[in-house]
Amino acid sequence: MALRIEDYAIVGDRGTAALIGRDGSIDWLCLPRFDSPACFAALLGDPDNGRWLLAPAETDGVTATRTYVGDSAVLETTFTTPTGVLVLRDVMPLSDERADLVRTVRCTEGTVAVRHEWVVRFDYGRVRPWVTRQQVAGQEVIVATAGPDKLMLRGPRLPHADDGHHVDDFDLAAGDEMTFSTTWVRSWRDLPEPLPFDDRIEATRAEHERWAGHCREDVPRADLVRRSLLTLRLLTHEETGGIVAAPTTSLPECFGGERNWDYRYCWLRDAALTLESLLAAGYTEEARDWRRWLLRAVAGDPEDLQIMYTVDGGRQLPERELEHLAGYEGSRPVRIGNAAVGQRQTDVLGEVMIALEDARAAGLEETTQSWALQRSLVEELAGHWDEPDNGLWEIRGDPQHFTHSRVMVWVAFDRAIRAVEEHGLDGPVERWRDLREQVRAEVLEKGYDAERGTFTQHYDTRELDASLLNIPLVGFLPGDDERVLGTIRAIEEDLMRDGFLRRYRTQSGVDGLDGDEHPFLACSFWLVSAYARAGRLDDAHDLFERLCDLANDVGLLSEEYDVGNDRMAGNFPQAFSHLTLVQAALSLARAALDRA
Ligand SMILES: OC[C@H]1O[C@H](O[C@H]2O[C@H](CO)[C@@H](O)[C@H](O)[C@H]2O)[C@H](O)[C@@H](O)[C@@H]1O
Repeated sequence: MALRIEDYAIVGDRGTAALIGRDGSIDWLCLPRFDSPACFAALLGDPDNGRWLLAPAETDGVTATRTYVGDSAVLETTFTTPTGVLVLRDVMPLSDERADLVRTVRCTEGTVAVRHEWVVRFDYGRVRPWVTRQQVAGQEVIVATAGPDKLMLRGPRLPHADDGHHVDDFDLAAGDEMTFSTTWVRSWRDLPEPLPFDDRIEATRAEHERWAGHCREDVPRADLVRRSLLTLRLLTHEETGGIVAAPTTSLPECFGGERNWDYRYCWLRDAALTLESLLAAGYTEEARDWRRWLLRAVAGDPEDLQIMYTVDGGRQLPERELEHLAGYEGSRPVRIGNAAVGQRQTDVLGEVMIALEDARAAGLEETTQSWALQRSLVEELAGHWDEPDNGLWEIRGDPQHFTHSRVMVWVAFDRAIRAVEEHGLDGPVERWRDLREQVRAEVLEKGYDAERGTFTQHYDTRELDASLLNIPLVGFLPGDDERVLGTIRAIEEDLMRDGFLRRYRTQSGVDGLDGDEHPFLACSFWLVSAYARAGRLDDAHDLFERLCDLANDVGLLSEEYDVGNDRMAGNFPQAFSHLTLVQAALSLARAALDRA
């Protein structure tokens, strides 16, 4: 059985990422790209669905502690055993147009008996490869081949075949060290030469640290903010600039239930919000890369805009169920692809326009193409803004007139108008002003429950939604407006569970799904920012600290938190949680400055 979600850590090369358990097992790895089929898929099944284990052979009396080396994505797991200490270092070298995962085991005290298991199953844990031993550069390697994929295991001591697994047991004494690597290559290509490991690992560590060194320090929990930014960077595809929502699929929002989704794609919403956080924390280059990605992805007729794409801007991500996987703790179906791709989510353009405005403010000049694209998307929205949609939560029930979606429509027109007024760009500003006023009037009339003094989830309900906390954050109303304060109070009353916020009440049936879900971390981080804008600074700091304490031992967050069972839920690590952590920290820093 897979470990608890918080017992995993991520290493990645900005093309893909692996999840490594505190037991030394790599239980999830899709090669060569985030959304490629997994070759290690034990996370969603069992060890026979593929994994790579390097760890003490005995588990009794063993403790494991983990850390990233400085501000890098090089992971170190230290196993203290009754006979000695073993340090496992995991890294995926950056920027070398290869896909290698490098693992070093080093005994630092006493003697440790080590277990090595290399179990490759292509196509999400389903296909047993053909495995051979071959010579490369005078060294014996193990090669696993099936269809388009070939994986090669290198190391000073190779495991032997045992009923479809490759296993080995050996002892290391203090001072002994062994380095193993798994390299992916297309099956028709030659096997690549060995990597100069020490150089590549050191260069990768130094590159992560150089990047993290530019992060703002004047924020609370600066260590977690840096780790969040590094994680967002790991989720950004280096070659294309696309940003995935998480590297996993189907880690459940409800254990044992059906709320299991594939997040290995680029949502315009999540990517735009990620960019806002990166820009606010001082990173501009990423904005340039993402804007180029956006221009390529949405190129064509604005009517064909999708709410998500693949990392290279592809439009096809049909949803399928993988029957052969048992699911994380039995949570089925396991899905790949995402049917939300075909939904109308009217909020998306507002988020994109904010991110592009922030990029402009950070000094990124518009190109002829980039502004023309924004203009045409805003014009397209002008013809459809008043239609019901699936909202930012991608509900699978009936489309509604979601208040948050309409607020973000207001944002889209507002930022387009500001581009003309403040940056001298051209556009039909009078028409946009009329539309902005029309949307605002509609939201205030139909999205507000005057009796209770709160905004509502959609126009035909008295239910609430945590997305309404964005009303002050995007500037629709000031943070201390009575209607905003009333909405915060109502959300606290209806959506707070065990001190953290749920997105909405699933019991209303709005999302068309069975089962319940846990507090959604991004919503609680929005509450921190909303408290800060409302002047409730003590509440803001208290909630921010409690949220930061939910991060695991290496500073990572999933999508939701099951407070009752003190465990993470949902895909992991999730961009939405990390980007809102950064936003909340920046809100607190801003509030402290305003007060000074
Ligand atoms: O909860 C139902 C929906 O869950 C997923 O969407 C969520 O994740 C997205 C990526 O982070 C995020 O953009 C969205 O706001 C979240 O609701 C899933 O992708 C949907 O298919 C599903 O309906």
